[in-house]
Amino acid sequence: MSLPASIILSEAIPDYPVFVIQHPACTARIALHGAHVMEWAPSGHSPVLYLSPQALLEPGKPIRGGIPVCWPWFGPHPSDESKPMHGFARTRPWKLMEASESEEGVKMSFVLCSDPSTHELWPHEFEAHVTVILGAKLDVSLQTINKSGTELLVADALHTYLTVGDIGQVTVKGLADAEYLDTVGERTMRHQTGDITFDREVDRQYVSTGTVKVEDPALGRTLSIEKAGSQTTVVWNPWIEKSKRLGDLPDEAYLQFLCVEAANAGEAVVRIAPGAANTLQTVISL
Ligand SMILES: O=P(O)(O)OC[C@H]1O[C@@H](O)[C@H](O)[C@@H](O)[C@@H]1O
Repeated sequence: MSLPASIILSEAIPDYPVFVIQHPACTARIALHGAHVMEWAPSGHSPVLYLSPQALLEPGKPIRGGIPVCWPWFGPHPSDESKPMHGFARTRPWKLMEASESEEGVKMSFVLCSDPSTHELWPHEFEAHVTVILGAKLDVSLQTINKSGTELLVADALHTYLTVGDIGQVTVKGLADAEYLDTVGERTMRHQTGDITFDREVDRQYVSTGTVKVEDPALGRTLSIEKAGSQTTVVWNPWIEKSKRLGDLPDEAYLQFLCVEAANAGEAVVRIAPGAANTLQTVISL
């Protein structure tokens, strides 16, 4: 496929194609592996997505940072923990279907189809489509099409790593009064009182369909995370000990990011009838 002028295909790492976007509205990088948005910075702003300087860019390994696509399950597989964490979509090469540009930005779409290797992990026929629209905003959608003869149960997440100046000063707004599953320690349902601040590991699945704002006084900006087709908002910061345990993350990295994930997780799995489709979307802006 021929690419528009603002998208360059880089194979700086052999067999690991990365699309480099340099457009008047934004700069970005997207890996074909995982249809993974690695970086995005709207013009005049520093990077919005966090990408670990130790991220592994290797076939079959997830990328630490950007927007991993978690699909068709979220977290450990519900009945077989030997299967990959967060599903298999983020560790496979996808196929580029569309790449176009306009005055506002760039649009790219990718597809992943069922094949014998996906059947080993998930015995269903499907097409998954990721569409990314990059400009002053970043709009990512993940569509699942059920190509099988039976109902599909899918959990998913657009696992967005957001750069912040100092996690200790960050406030996450939009989830006050929501119920959430706290997955740190024993899994427990809790009620969110007030806005979210960070002074420990946070790993929570909020029951929420609304917009979240991340106030970041250290960088002097507020991020807005809108979403659609999502019953769950996951908020994650690994804090000190877990950052040390994660080999693809610097020990101090927890100070510089948090994840706010448009998701369908836990009880909120999506049921898709044969031939039907379902779309999860997140839109990030400053
Ligand atoms: O290390 P992974 O597989 O990319 O997962 C990172 C985190 O992803 C989050 O979405 C989960 O809520 C956390 O429990 C998990 O640790």
